Amino acid sequence: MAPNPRVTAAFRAMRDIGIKEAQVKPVLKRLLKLYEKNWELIEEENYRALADAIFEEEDNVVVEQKKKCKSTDEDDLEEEGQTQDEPERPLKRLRRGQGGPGSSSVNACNNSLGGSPLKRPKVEEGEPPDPCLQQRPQEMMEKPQSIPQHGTVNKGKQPLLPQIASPGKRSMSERASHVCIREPRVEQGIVLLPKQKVPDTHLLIKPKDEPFTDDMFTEDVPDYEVPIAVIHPAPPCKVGSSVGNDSVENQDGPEIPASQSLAEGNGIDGILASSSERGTNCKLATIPEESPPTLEIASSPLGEVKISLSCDSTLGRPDFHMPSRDEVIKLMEDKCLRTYKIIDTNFSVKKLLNDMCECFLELGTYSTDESQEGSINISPTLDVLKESSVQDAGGNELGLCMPSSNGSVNIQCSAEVAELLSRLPTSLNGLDGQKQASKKIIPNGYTESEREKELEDPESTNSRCLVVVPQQKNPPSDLRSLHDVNDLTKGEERVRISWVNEINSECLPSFKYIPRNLIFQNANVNFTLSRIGDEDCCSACLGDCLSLSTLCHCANTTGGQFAYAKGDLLREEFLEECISMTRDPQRHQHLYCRECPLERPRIDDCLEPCKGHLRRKYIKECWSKCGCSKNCGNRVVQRGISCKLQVFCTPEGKGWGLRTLEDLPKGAFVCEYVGEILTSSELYERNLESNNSGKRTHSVLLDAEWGSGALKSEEALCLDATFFGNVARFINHRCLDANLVEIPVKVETPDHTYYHFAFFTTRVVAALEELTWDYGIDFDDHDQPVKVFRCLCGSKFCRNMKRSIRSRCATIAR
Ligand SMILES: C[S@@+](CC[C@H](N)C(=O)[O-])C[C@H]1O[C@@H](n2cnc3c(N)ncnc32)[C@H](O)[C@@H]1O
Repeated sequence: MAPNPRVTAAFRAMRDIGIKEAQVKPVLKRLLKLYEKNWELIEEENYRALADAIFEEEDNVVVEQKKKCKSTDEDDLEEEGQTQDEPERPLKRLRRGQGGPGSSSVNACNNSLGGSPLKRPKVEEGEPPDPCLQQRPQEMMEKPQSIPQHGTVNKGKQPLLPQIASPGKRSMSERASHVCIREPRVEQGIVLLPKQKVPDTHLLIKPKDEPFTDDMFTEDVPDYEVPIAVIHPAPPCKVGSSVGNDSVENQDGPEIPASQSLAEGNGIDGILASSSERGTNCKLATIPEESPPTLEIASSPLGEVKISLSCDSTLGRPDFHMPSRDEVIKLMEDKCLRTYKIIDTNFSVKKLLNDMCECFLELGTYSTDESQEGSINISPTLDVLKESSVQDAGGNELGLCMPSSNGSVNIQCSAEVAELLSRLPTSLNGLDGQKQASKKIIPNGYTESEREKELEDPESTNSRCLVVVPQQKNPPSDLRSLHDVNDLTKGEERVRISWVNEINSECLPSFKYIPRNLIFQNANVNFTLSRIGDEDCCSACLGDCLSLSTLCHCANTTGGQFAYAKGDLLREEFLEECISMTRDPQRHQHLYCRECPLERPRIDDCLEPCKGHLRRKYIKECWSKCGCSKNCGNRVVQRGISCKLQVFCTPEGKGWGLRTLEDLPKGAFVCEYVGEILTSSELYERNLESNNSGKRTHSVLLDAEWGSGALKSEEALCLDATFFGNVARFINHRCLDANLVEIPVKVETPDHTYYHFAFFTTRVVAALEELTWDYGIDFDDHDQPVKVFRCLCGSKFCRNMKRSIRSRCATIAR
């Protein structure tokens, strides 16, 4: 009989997290019986019930063994045996923990709207979802680039800690939240994320239920779709295989007793030490295990943290030889780069361990915080520093040693955290935020204001997870365009730009970040110096043109005044005029093309008349042919983004949006709209294609000075940030009273068709406010080339809302 694909899929899912078929088989059988062959219950949440049941079985075996050893009472043993025969329905665990949207959607609401500091609300079991966490509109959901993941990235001042677990038993996901490390057998493309969940759509297509027979258990796994993203952040430990010998079978020991690892918050031995205790005693956290692998973490009041990993899976293997420390590190780093798709080649295991030390101290320092729930216990009585003979590698140096006496492998790492702060890398993929976090772990040195400061610091966010690529059936090129958790610009900008999703499990859409416009194909943009005449530059200037007593040529091109005032801000008058042009275009001059490239021939082969182009004000910046310095006050846009920005998932359902993490003054440059430069015909073709495939494009038209003649369609330029773009592609629309205004900026060329499309603030913008601009959409124009969205801008001037009110009124009148 052909193997049941559901069985093979279950095997495969378990194999991906390092569980052997032999272990899976009996448990799966039992579960199927228990659930009356209801496969859905087993497959839910990527076989969580199955994995939980397997882990539970392991726990039970260990408990039983312990009891057998300790007790000689035959009767007691019998009783134990009976209790163990009765399996606990793992299903009930599925409702606990972090799986639901409620838990992943912490502190979303207030942030973008009210601008109040982020707080991590306590998500209670069964608590109804926050009403502000709406679904995204259909068109956003259709976005094909979105990469589902469950591990939401927390921008809050606290990492999203594991939810409380019952002390005795832990579910798979709870185990995953441990610092206990087992290298899962992940497929190419899988990268670990904390708390991921595979959406149903990415599970195997389920055939109808088939009878469950032993024939189903066959090695002959048919070539079904592999479940996408087998994402269990840090499944239980198996250090040995990654260190000594790749082929070493997983000889997992029993799991860490939950009472010593995940706190319920009360009633458990080894509860968190109070802050006063921390000041006086040597505080030690230990996650002892009854058999290897063992993880021990120890800290001292001086901020010293030692981590010791022991794995005895090599015990009894005659062929085992002790590899060198460097070999192990090298292999581990290769694995990290290859398997977990950590893109930063500077990634280092030492740094990883270093960060682990810091995480520990950080969690320990937050012991009174409610978000401490579920963190590692500190056991004040055990002195692991002494007992585990952890070698202090001396000073700041991380020490890794592997005593080989009995074939066991022991990796130890210690760090003087306080001193290490200054040495931590500024860019360590997915980990560098720890440097920020570490500032607050210095005992007694952390204030609330620092916390809030950190909150606003993009570098402090999203730092608690590794990169981030759930396994997809994507080609490698897609993987390449995914973004560093901490900096979606991948170092392309002067500032780092983080992203955060506190609403749902979506990742950023896939696109390639570019800091400057690139020509797609036919756009005729000519940057040659020879095109810049003397009248278009200020070659005789020195230093800062804004400080000169006489205006230079660059000011002449903008009507004898610079657009900028001191401090990189726009002149108030200039800004107000630009705002007025956007908000009340009819009051301003328009130019009309004889043959408008935007108008396409209709049935009778006649062009529609030009609808007119606003004669915009533009900024002319000094550039390379000018004599002034790079710091000249008339060079703002070309210096790039300088404010702290963050991409976030909007709670109103607009998808991703951009917000500022610091207060911005009025007239400040925020960013440019960067993308591929296309001709209007090229964009038209793209739009046709994307409309057909239901995708949206992110494009803007460069039409500041059209209409002065007969512009050919290949001269009419657009920017499309759909595939290549910068952070501006995330700026959402707001009708009329947006806090950004777009202004054309000429930098390299006096060309009237090409210019930079730059955003400036229309008013003071408070930290955490969403940044928006008015796309200028006519929601009543149904002839638009791209599908118009239902506007959720929330402005009282919303043009789309008016339309819906109008149509409602019309309906009522009828
Ligand atoms: C340039 S993108 C902005 C970033 C986008 N939200 C995202 O997730 O990638 C434009 C798209 O965002 C959404 N959007 C922007 N402003 C919106 C608004 N006011 N109401 C609803 N959706 C909006 C629409 O789907 C629109 O097509």
